[in-house]
Amino acid sequence: MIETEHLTRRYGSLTAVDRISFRAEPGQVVGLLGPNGAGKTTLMRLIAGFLLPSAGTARVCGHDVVREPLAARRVLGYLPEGAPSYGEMRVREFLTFVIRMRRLPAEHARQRFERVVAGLQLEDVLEQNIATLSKGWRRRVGLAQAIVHDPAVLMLDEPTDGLDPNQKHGVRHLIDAMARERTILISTHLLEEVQALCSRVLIVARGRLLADAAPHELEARSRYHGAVSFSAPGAGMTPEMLGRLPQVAGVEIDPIDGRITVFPRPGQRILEPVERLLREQGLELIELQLERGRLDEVFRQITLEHQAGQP
Ligand SMILES: Nc1ncnc2c1ncn2[C@@H]1O[C@H](COP(=O)(O)OP(=O)(O)OP(=O)(O)O)[C@@H](O)[C@H]1O
Repeated sequence: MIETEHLTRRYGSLTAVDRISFRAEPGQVVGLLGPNGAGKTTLMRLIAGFLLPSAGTARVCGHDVVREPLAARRVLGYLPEGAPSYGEMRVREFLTFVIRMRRLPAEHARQRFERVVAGLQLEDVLEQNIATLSKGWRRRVGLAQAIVHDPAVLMLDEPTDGLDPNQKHGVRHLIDAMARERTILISTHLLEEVQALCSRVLIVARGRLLADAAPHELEARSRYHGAVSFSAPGAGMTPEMLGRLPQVAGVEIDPIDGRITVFPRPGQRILEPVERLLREQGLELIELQLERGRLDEVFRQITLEHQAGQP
């Protein structure tokens, strides 16, 4: 479990993390989202005990990270931003070194080494110097060091940054598989990653926690929530007719691809009446979609509103 209370970090006059309180429980993958410079990395460094807070507290599995740093670090796996490691070491040497530092008993150490190497498919690079690995491979080695001691709490700063689509898929699968009994906090700029992985999202901007909700709760705040969109060449008068349906609040046509989006009035379901009208018109639909809401739009709305309200 991770718990923070009014956690704050100042750099001179800048407050990089501003009174952030949240709690992440076992079984949850919590996504940390925010614009550049929002304070995500600083927040993770505070929880990892790499930085001291200016005020407030952070606990990992009940251990205060300032007063009980060793106990807190023992149960924590951390992949820092950019996955720094020792370039001159070979991958095998580096992981063996981390295992030794973690003081795993010999039998368990062997098992964990094998599990992690297989899970992250590191077999082919074990004898390679870390400095000569590509960015994606270095990140996988960084992930390996974060999970090698099978920690109860895992904190990953942009874990799929620089990975190709197949590697991204593999790492997300791995995180998902580890999530069941662990508490996982990941920072990311990728909204599709939040949708694929996270049970909760924390949105931060300028050091402040602005939202703490499940992805579907955030999607429900989007103006696209419950809208119906479709592509239909030769739709002609159809948008106007759709606009006259009593359940419909408005219709928009994308100026680039011509896609039509129909918005419901509050509390109205419009899929059926829209489909019926389109059928009556005899339109050839390429596809029709009931929108869940768009996280990118909600993210922009929350973070820009906050920015506008700041001096
Ligand atoms: N050592 C430092 N000294 C002074 N200011 C710092 C220091 N470290 C971070 N900051 C500032 O604190 C703020 C938060 O930075 P942080 O790296 O935590 O943001 P972030 O959300 O991780 O950004 P990104 O998404 O770009 O990685 C930024 O304004 C940054 O310039």
